[in-house]
Amino acid sequence: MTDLIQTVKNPLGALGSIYTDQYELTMAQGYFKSGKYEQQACFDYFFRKVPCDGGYVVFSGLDTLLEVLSDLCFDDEAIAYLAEQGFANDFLEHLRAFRFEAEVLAPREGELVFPFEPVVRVRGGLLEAQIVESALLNVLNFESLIATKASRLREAAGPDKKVIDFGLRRAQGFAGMQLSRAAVVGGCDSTSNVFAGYRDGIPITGTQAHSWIQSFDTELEAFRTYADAFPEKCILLVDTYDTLESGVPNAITVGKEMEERGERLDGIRLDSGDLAWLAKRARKMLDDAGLDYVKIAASNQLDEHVIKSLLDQDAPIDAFGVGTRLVTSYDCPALDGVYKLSQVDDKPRLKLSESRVKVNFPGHKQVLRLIDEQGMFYGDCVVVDGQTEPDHMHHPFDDDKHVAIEGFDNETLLRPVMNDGEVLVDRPSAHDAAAYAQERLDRLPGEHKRFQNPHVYKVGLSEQMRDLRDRTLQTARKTHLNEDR
Ligand SMILES: Nc1ncnc2c1ncn2[C@@H]1O[C@H](COP(=O)(O)OP(=O)(O)OP(=O)(O)O)[C@@H](O)[C@H]1O
Ligand SMILES: O=P(O)(O)OC[C@H]1O[C@H](OP(=O)(O)OP(=O)(O)O)[C@H](O)[C@@H]1O
Ligand SMILES: O=C(O)c1cccnc1
Repeated sequence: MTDLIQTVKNPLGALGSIYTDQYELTMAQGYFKSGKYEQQACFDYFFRKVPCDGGYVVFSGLDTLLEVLSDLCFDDEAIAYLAEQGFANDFLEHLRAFRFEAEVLAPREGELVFPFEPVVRVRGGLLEAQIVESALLNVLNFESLIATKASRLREAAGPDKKVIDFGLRRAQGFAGMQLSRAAVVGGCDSTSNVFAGYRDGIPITGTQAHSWIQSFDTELEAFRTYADAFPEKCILLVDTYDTLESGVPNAITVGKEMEERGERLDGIRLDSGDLAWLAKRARKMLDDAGLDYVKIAASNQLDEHVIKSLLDQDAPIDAFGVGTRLVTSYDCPALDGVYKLSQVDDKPRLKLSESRVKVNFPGHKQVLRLIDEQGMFYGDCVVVDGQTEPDHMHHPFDDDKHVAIEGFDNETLLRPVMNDGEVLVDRPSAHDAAAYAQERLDRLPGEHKRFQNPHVYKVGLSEQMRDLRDRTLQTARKTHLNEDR
């Protein structure tokens, strides 16, 4: 069983090494042939924009990433394929002996992270640090996106309602392998995805499809048969024919029959129509029948905005099943995380751009989270590695803006998670990562969590970091643009 779990954590196994863009491997061959491959490189993973115009991102995907990096190797099958594609024999022999041994720094899974700060740092040989780019971006961008979306659902639903991931069927391809865990890290309570339950220890839950109800001659017979089969967890889908005329009355009949047998109907599920109005009517009908313990679940194209609206309408809904708009992050289907080279050997590097916000921060960096007297998060200061007590934080792109930060406590966000091929941290369960995310969200001031125009969380540069960026920028301009500025 354990072996099987490990296999399915990274279903690509050894072939994960060619789960990449071709240019990673052509560059790798170039680094190898030119002898540059052993130069020490540092890359940063970061993003520039929060999805859904929100105020924060929930970092997720570290568990998958550590698995992929630990398994990274080029087996005979991968080597044979790359040989067919024309890669050079000496390079392929180098790959045959390859193991990922770079140092990886990352926050804890569930951490809140913000635009422009380094979120993951990879430092190692140029070749090894380069070739993990595509897989790292694929994993972290997707899982962090879904965790962020789930966290918004949780914010809308509040702490007492259940939020259930129903998304497997609407997920893009095999994204269902990763998404339910990320959804739980972000704030979902459970999933309908049985595989995620098995692999990630996530509670699984569910009701039944319309096909179940339709397969019987009557709705009442469908409900009775289900209640007989699953008396312990029976939630009845009540909208197949008519929610208030047929579904709820039939559920009440079955609920009363269950009471006579000493059992309890768990709930009903609404899946169409005006969910607030129907929930209020259904609640009254259930209460009037003495079934006030029967819960009401709702589904049908829900997202954080619909959930918020339903609760603003005082809809007595206890659980929200969310599919499509969670798993596709419908209104913002991508997190734009990038992976940029920031240092080679002792030389800080950056990419020039017309747009100042696209110039990455060079050098080896760390992030200090500034904590105010109430224990709340004030902002994040990007510092030169090793710097511990910056006294000022500068706006990364507006030279006129800076704040004194001497009085704040701080926490170091990036910690070593892998080195020399060894994973250095305990791998948190989805549940533990979710608890951590919630703990951190409780310390993020409310103005950064609202859905509309959230207040931008401060991410700035220490004086040393800003000077390093400006010096590297000047050098790059002189070297590459022939400018003397
Ligand atoms: N009271 C409500 N307030 C806000 N949004 C709601 C409310 N009730 C339902 N919705 C949302 O409105 C959207 C569309 O619902 P609509 O009633 O048009 O479709 P439907 O119920 O699927 O129709 P059909 O009966 O054909 O299945 C869904 O996203 C649903 O979650
Ligand atoms: O609306 P979503 O947020 O994507 O949530 C998942 C949807 O998937 C199911 O519908 P589907 O029509 O696929 O199957 P069904 O016959 O069981 O209703 C379920 O009834 C939800 O409506
Ligand atoms: O169990 C359910 O009710 C369910 C599962 C997947 C999708 N929609 C609903």
